Amino acid sequence: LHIAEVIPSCCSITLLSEQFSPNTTSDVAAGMLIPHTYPGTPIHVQKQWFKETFTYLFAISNSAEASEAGIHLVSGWQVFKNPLEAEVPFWSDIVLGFRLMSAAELQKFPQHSHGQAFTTLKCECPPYLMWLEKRLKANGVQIHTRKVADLWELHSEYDIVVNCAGIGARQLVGDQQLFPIRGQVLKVHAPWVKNFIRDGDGLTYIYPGIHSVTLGGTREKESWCLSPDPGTTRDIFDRCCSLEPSLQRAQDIRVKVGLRPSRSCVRLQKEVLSQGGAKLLVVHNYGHGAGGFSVHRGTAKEAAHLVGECIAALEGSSSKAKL
Ligand SMILES: Cc1cc2nc3c(=O)[nH]c(=O)nc-3n(C[C@H](O)[C@H](O)[C@H](O)COP(=O)(O)OP(=O)(O)OC[C@H]3O[C@@H](n4cnc5c(N)ncnc54)[C@H](O)[C@@H]3O)c2cc1C
Ligand SMILES: O=C([O-])CC(=O)C(=O)O
Repeated sequence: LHIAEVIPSCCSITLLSEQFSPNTTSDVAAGMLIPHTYPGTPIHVQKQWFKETFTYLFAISNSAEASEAGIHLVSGWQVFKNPLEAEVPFWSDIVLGFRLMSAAELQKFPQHSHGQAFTTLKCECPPYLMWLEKRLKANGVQIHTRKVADLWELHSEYDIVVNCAGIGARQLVGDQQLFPIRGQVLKVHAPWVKNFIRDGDGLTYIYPGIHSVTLGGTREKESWCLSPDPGTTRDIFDRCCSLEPSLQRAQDIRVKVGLRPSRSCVRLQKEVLSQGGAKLLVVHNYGHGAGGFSVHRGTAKEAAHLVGECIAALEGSSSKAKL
């Protein structure tokens, strides 16, 4: 979408995808804006990605579009059993009203001794994806269902390929650094739960959304299994009830599983593929792991910038472009 918003109007854009909402990893995500750290990316870059994403979604949450786009503010706590090495995370001045929890607040969490209180944003993922798709169409983007087996099959039709295949990039471009971290979550009806609660160990979380509360979670490295596991469902439910006992009365439990496209860093780079004298310009933007929603707009901006560089290179070259 960001590419469509910024590239010259002489270029046309086609979106090809094997699956669309509600059948993507992004549909499974809790959609909370709390960054996960990518060890291979400098913190100031990650901070910039998060800031741009937060600013973009904050503006949507503050507009008439908010309910259709499924974007809302949510306040709550991240709690810890032990003192933190760094009490103030790099994103503390981007979320709203960050502060350390008071002793009175911590009484709610008898197993935890430290905590952070803040307000952040949450995406209701399927509605947000539908809203983005609507805006793509409004920007003239063609959308087709198609599985791409090899980037070269696109060479005769397109000048630039942007690879946003998530975990699919492992097969599409043979990236062995990309691996799945399986996540199972529950969606429950518990409209009285208004505040988010996240255990700082990253395993247990309770995220109230517009239509349901998301209960998590699991992190199973290298597991490709998309079937829900009933034992895991019970374990997640028990862990969440121990943080928020009122969830024992939650109803209508649905289970979802997704594969986080994990890597030490997001692959955000240009690549020029060559085959028998032919060249194909590729911009990669995949490997967002556990934090794709938190940084999506920032990484999209960087990808769009790289596409701009590819367009400039094509304009400068003598080959006849298919723009
Ligand atoms: C349980 C769980 C909870 C999460 N919670 C959060 C959260 O609270 N906050 C947060 O920031 N992040 C969260 N995440 C992470 C987030 O979901 C991911 O980082 C993000 O969804 C990745 O988006 P993506 O667009 O790269 O991948 P996807 O959503 O998987 O999209 C990739 C698309 O590419 C298509 N595709 C793949 N291969 C091909 C091919 N060969 N040909 C054609 N099309 C192809 C797919 O069909 C799909 O449409 C969570 C993830 C999980 C699993
Ligand atoms: O860790 C969280 O708070 C939610 C999340 O991003 C995930 O499960 O990947």
